[in-house]
Amino acid sequence: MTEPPARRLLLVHAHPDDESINNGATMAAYAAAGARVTLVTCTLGEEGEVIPAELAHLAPDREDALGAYRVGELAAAMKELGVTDHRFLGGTGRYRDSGMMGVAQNHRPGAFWAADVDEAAAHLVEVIREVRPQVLVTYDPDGGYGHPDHIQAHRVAMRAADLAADPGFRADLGEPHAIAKVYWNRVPRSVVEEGFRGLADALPGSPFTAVAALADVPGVTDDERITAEAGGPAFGAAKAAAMRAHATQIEVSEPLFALSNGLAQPIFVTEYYELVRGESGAAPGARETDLFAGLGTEGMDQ
Ligand SMILES: CC(=O)N[C@H]1[C@@H](O[C@@H]2[C@H](O)[C@H](O)[C@@H](O)[C@H](O)[C@H]2O)O[C@H](CO)[C@@H](O)[C@@H]1O
Ligand SMILES: [Zn+2]
Repeated sequence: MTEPPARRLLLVHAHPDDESINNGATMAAYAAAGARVTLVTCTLGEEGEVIPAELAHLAPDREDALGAYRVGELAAAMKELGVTDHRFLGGTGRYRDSGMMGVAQNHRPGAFWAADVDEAAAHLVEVIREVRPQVLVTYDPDGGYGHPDHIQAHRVAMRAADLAADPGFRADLGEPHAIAKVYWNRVPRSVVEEGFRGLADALPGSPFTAVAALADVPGVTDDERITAEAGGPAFGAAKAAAMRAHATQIEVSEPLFALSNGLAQPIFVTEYYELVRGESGAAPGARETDLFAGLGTEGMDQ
């Protein structure tokens, strides 16, 4: 049997498109470096809006076929990033997109926001004990911007990290595994402010006519909370191509993109993280430039 890659990264996201927006460059960088990159997406994004007019028929209030279509968009995005291991939590369609906070779909049977966290976490424990990642990436407690599926993905990911390590939990799901480092997706406020400063000048050459608010950028926090960065310009083209693959949700006109609200935002090719569990491998006060920093050979063999 061939040995699994030494470095194993697990990312947990709410909808098809979040992985490319938040971590596309990071995923491409580690895939290119031979690490095993595993993506778990919690819903199919069934309740999304649809940008291309010719695909409007897929919408939840028409054919309700958007989820199945976005499965294909996600597969195309993973090809652009070189990621071959992507799964849906509990199997394809197990949990449904809950819609934005406060809509009736939040309480629809099967909605991810209405799911039992421990039951959903058990599905993720099975993946964690199989893949045995040293690093986990997910959202902060607010899900980056308060979307119920993002908040729930955070809760399920953090709960699963605890349960996967517990030798008294569900031995049928595999040998216990403790994830060495857990990061939340973040964007430093100074980077957002800089990105938006130049944005108005880039609008004329783009298909966009209006600019998003800084508050629309998920995970914005004080610079001091950023402990790591990854990805980078070498993987900017792969990230943009992956975002473009999610054509029902994202319109890309590099260096900008817009979601279905049409409001332009900068594409961040360097991606930022806050280490919330485990030890930093960087010097005190410095940022890591590798999420696996400090794990050494012992960390790679887990
Ligand atoms: C990036 C992200 O999390 N997208 C979600 C989000 O989509 C937004 C939603 O449709 C909103 O109403 C629009 O104004 C905004 O432009 C969209 O990005 O919520 C969807 C429904 O839960 C979800 O499918 C989509 O992936
Ligand atoms: Zn999302």
